[in-house]
Amino acid sequence: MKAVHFGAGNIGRGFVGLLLHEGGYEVVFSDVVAPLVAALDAAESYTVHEVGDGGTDRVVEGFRAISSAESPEAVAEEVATAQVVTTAVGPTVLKFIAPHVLAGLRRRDPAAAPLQVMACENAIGATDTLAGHMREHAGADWEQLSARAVFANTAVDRIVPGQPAGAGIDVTVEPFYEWAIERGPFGESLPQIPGAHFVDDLGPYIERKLFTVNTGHAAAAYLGARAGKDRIAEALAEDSVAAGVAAALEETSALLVAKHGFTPEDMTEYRRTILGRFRNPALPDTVQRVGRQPLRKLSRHERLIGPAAQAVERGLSADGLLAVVDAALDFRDPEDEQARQLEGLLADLPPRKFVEQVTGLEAEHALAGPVEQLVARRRG
Ligand SMILES: NC(=O)c1ccc[n+]([C@@H]2O[C@H](COP(=O)([O-])OP(=O)(O)OC[C@H]3O[C@@H](n4cnc5c(N)ncnc54)[C@H](O)[C@@H]3O)[C@@H](O)[C@H]2O)c1
Ligand SMILES: O=P(O)(O)OC[C@@H](O)[C@@H](O)[C@H](O)[C@H](O)CO
Repeated sequence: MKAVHFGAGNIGRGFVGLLLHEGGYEVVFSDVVAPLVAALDAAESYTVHEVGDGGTDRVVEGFRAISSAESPEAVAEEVATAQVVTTAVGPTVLKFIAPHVLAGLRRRDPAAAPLQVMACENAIGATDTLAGHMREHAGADWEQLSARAVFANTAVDRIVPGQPAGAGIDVTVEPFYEWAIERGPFGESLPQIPGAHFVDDLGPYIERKLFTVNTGHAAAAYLGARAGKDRIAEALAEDSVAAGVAAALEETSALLVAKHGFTPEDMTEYRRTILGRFRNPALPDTVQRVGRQPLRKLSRHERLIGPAAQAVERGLSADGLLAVVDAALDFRDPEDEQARQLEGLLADLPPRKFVEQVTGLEAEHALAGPVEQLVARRRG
């Protein structure tokens, strides 16, 4: 069995590649960073170091790596004969992956079992997004080519921090992981991924993950950055940050209980586990990594505006989430292109235009006014 995985970064090597290997797949990594591809292709194995309680070392072997920038034909050939394609590149990069998967489908034997495609990004419906880009590229051929693949959305959860310079291809991760995958598209032929669970309706799982793990993480990052902290664990040791994170997560939990029927007890336990993971002292995770790409994180259906908008639509409180949005507006990182753009947009756009362009909130939405006030306050 063979899996082609696009994006050999932190979660690609530290989670997706590892579990595919443990499921018995030969993993072919594809990335655009030449030294990373060369190092992976030259190596016989790499080690995933799980740090913190219950962690152990896991070794990944039997993989190869190909550059999609330098050898797109070779990548298409691998996709054509693979059983599985996964991605972990970031939601905004999926449009660049689509032509490669499509080129593989064009070469695929129409009689072969359908290619099982799963995007593993922090976004709702990421696999649908990838399939949508493929459809645009395929044009009139889509009906014929799409019959050669099945597309399943997923929710992946494991904290994989940025890796220290000189760590090579080994990866340090937390021991915890969860991978929920839509069952329906596969019929009777589920991919072999140990530890993954297949669910009939992914909606509640992806929203619970994105609006708890990622909302809480973003809250710790933005409130922590404002408090001058560098690491997520250090940020949560600060009472004001911990209280801000707790307030935001009380609100998202109330939404998830109302919308998806999770019990308040389930959500209390879920939050407890997650906050324990964020506090893992062995995990060198930073506010810069977790706060990265603030424009994406402030967009309409993402971890802050998404649950806050839904909360106010239901008459629930969103004050804690708004406090995190306020801190997100202050997030600065000269190394992060979106953080630089955010600063520019705050200076250049009138508050109402900023809200429309950055958050996508409709002018008449009950959340638009409060967010506009946060922006306006910065204009003096
Ligand atoms: N790190 C985590 O804790 C974590 C956990 C769950 C989900 N995720 C999600 O996984 C995705 C990747 O996150 P990450 O932390 O591994 O980021 P990362 O930056 O470490 O890895 C992304 C990789 O994608 C590669 N890439 C970029 N453009 C590409 C292209 N056109 N073709 C092929 N490869 C390309 C990059 O070179 C990089 O190696 C994101 O959507 C993120 O939200 C991350
Ligand atoms: O990857 P992002 O930028 O969407 O979010 C940053 C972190 O919150 C995220 O990577 C978490 O570590 C991960 O989602 C945990 O499962």
